[in-house]
Amino acid sequence: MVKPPFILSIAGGGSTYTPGIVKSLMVRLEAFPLAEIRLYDIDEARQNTIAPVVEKVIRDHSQYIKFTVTNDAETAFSGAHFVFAQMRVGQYKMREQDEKIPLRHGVVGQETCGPGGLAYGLRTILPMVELIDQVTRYADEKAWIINYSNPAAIVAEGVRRLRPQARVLNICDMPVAAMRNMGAILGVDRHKLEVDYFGLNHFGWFTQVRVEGEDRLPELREHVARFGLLTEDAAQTDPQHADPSWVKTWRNIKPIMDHFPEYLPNPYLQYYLMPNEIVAHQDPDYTRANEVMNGREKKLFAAAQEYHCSGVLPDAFHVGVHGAFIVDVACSLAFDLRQRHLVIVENKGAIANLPYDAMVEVPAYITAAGPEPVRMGAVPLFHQTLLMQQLASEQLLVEATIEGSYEKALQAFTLNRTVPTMQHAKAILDEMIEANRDYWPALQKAWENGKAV
Ligand SMILES: NC(=O)c1ccc[n+]([C@@H]2O[C@H](COP(=O)([O-])OP(=O)(O)OC[C@H]3O[C@@H](n4cnc5c(N)ncnc54)[C@H](O)[C@@H]3O)[C@@H](O)[C@H]2O)c1
Ligand SMILES: O=P(O)(O)OC[C@H]1O[C@H](O[C@H]2[C@H](O)[C@@H](O)[C@@H](O)O[C@@H]2CO)[C@H](O)[C@@H](O)[C@@H]1O
Ligand SMILES: [Mn+2]
Repeated sequence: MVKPPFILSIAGGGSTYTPGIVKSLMVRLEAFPLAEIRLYDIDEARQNTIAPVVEKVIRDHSQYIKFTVTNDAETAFSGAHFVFAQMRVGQYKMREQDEKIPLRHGVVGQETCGPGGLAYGLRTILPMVELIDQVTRYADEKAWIINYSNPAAIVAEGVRRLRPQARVLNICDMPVAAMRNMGAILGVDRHKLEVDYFGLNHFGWFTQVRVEGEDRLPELREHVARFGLLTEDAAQTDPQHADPSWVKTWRNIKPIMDHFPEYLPNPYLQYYLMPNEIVAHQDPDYTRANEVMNGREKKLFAAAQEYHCSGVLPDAFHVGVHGAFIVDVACSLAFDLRQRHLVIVENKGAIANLPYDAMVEVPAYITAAGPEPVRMGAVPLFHQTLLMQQLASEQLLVEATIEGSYEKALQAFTLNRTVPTMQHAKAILDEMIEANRDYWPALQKAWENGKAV
């Protein structure tokens, strides 16, 4: 176990989430003592814009924590005890392509789901491996990487194959955000909820929601049937996601449970189970990427400018479950707290009728040696089949990335439930290869060498 006070490096320091995460760290310094915070990013200008805001957040709470801003890996990771990874490879401009290209073909345009998520995965796997190698080379040998970088399911599978020994824990804040909403609906703090959950990242179901041992899923089922997974006043539950598109995301749990009421689905399942309705409500010229660029990103950069000019920092970033969750996980890893959290781990029988080596999202006790998954048993045939199709799509995508195989990429796109035909898969993939010219060299070569059918 590493000893406090810790050196923490944030890879993707220019992220819009960095100030919120650092604020979550500052209000928990007693639980997670820090000697130094380092920001690392390949976009120096972007990171240098965010850095003064981050430093202000730190100095409002501590005068002694060392603050380092760098684009040099050795400076960033030497002797580090924890690395929070939150890269967006290609930044929002490529997220916009990920979302708009499929929509031009009448297919769901989404950051981590469908063809957009597959394209995002093709960009992210190898930079994630590069980050792991840098951390392994420079950081404390007991250092943990806690990874938020999306698409988490594909990144987790790529890391399993390429760096199986790496001390990386992949996490997602969607289940914990759903639990925040459940707590608001039930009138209990989310930390009082103990859930059973199974699936892949962004593709899973809650099967029990216990409060002091009593399953409260029946109550939630009744609420969802009226309002979806939100309190009646949506903005009260999730201020960062008061955007209409996010309110709709939470409300759309209702139609899924109207059809399949047994389990409470992760909101992302709407993209796979009701894609036509999603596409009908998506604007191919103005997607979630545009909302974020004109919302969260614009607001934070304007605040940074205001702070630079006036020395006053407007309230411009969200401190919520996103920051709180990664700090919870870091504390449990650091001090062997064995807290139960939903994290992405190698299956090894936790879901009895899914492949042993699948990267699944299940409850696990977080120890200093890593996560210990809770066995969720065998899942029903309906869920197993959906999961196997999604798993195959993701695993073929990872193989396509590693081998530079156009055919496997086409199989991955064709297998994805959001893509109706192989012709749609080919048309979208070929457009994405063009758009990702700077990011997929191996696939580009295969495609240009006439491997494309
Ligand atoms: N796992 C989850 O549940 C979850 C929740 C929220 C956000 N995220 C993910 O967190 C990431 C950050 O989100 P954001 O909206 O703040 O993005 P952002 O674009 O605001 O910031 C991402 C930063 O990563 C940097 N970056 C890109 N490639 C890099 C590399 N190879 N090495 C180092 N830095 C690199 C960019 O320059 C940018 O500054 C995204 O991947 C997003 O999908 C995941
Ligand atoms: O569209 P974005 O960029 O605002 O959000 C995309 C991310 O959405 C999920 O995380 C949300 C979370 O569900 C929400 O309640 C709140 O806590 O903010 C989080 C980050 O926006 C999802 O888990 C991530 O993987 C997505 O990247
Ligand atoms: Mn997520």
